[in-house]
Amino acid sequence: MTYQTSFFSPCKVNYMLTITGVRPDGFHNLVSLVAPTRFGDELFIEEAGEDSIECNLEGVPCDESNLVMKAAAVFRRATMMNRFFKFNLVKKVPHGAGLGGGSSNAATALLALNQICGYPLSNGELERLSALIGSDCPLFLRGKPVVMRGRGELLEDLPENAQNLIASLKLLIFKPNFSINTGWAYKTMKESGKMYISEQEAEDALLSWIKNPEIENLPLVNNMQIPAFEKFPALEAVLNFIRNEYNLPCLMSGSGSACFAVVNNLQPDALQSLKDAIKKRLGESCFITEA
Ligand SMILES: C[C@@](CO)(OP(=O)(O)O)[C@H](O)COP(=O)(O)OP(=O)(O)OC[C@H]1O[C@@H](n2ccc(N)nc2=O)[C@H](O)[C@@H]1O
Ligand SMILES: Nc1ncnc2c1ncn2[C@@H]1O[C@H](COP(=O)(O)OP(=O)(O)O)[C@@H](O)[C@H]1O
Repeated sequence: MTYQTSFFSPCKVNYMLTITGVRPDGFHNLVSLVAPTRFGDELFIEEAGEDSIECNLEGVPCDESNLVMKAAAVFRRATMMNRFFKFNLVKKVPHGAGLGGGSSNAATALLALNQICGYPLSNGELERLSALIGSDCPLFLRGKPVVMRGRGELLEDLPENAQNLIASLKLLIFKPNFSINTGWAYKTMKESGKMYISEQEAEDALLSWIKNPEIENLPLVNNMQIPAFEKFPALEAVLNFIRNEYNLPCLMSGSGSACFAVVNNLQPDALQSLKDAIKKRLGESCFITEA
């Protein structure tokens, strides 16, 4: 039996990202408020004699290093099922953006293969497997806003009112033509040693928002902005501009270079003028989407 089924693969934004320090295994501990968005890629899957992948976006590898191919291999090993798939990945999410596009693609592939193969694995097993592919993968299996801890694999659900507030947010996500490599950002923080935020401070900020989950109180902190702004001052400048001129909550997502603004209260004319102003500052080739 063959399938030509499409699966949505959302990108994420980090509403709060605090890197609290380096761990004995070389990874970093973090505390993050993170959520999938309404914007994402499309993954088409068809059963085949061997695994293969094609992708519309230049720069995304089309071999076994693609995280979708890794997910298929991990799934096969865990289930001991000898089934293979042809993937067609329609990328809309820019990569090297801090939007977790690749991690989401891998998580979506795991969910999809589990569905296609008749649910041999539980959600808990899928989450454990996804953490083998990337620290950021498990969050995409929950499909809702979560608090992420550890190196990203420890997830906690939010109270319903906090989830509802996040679901009500309208975002403008934008990414300049340059990317930031996640490994580079973490390495720069490690070498400095001075860019971390204490776990206590992070948990306090988070708890204060959870107790009163309003847009105005969003804990918009991201200490990965420190290495990013040092290398790319244009990012800090554009976020300051959005805060000062439009009075909007805004932040860089993940390790960057994508940023977002919360645009719930913006009328269509003002939204268009904001998009124009972002392009004026970051260049015409800047990627911008509503989510
Ligand atoms: C920064 C975050 C925040 O959500 O998102 P992105 O900016 O990538 O979207 C994540 O922690 C990104 O996690 P993930 O996307 O899985 O990271 P990877 O690209 O697999 O990791 C690249 C490298 O970053 C370092 N790394 C990653 C995660 C972590 N908690 N500590 C680390 O020190 C490791 O050296 C790793 O080899
Ligand atoms: N399915 C995939 N989609 C995007 N990038 C992928 C994928 N598989 C592997 N990669 C590699 O992972 C890198 C990081 O991509 P991505 O996860 O989208 O960015 P980020 O970690 O900044 O959110 C890309 O530059 C690319 O080389």
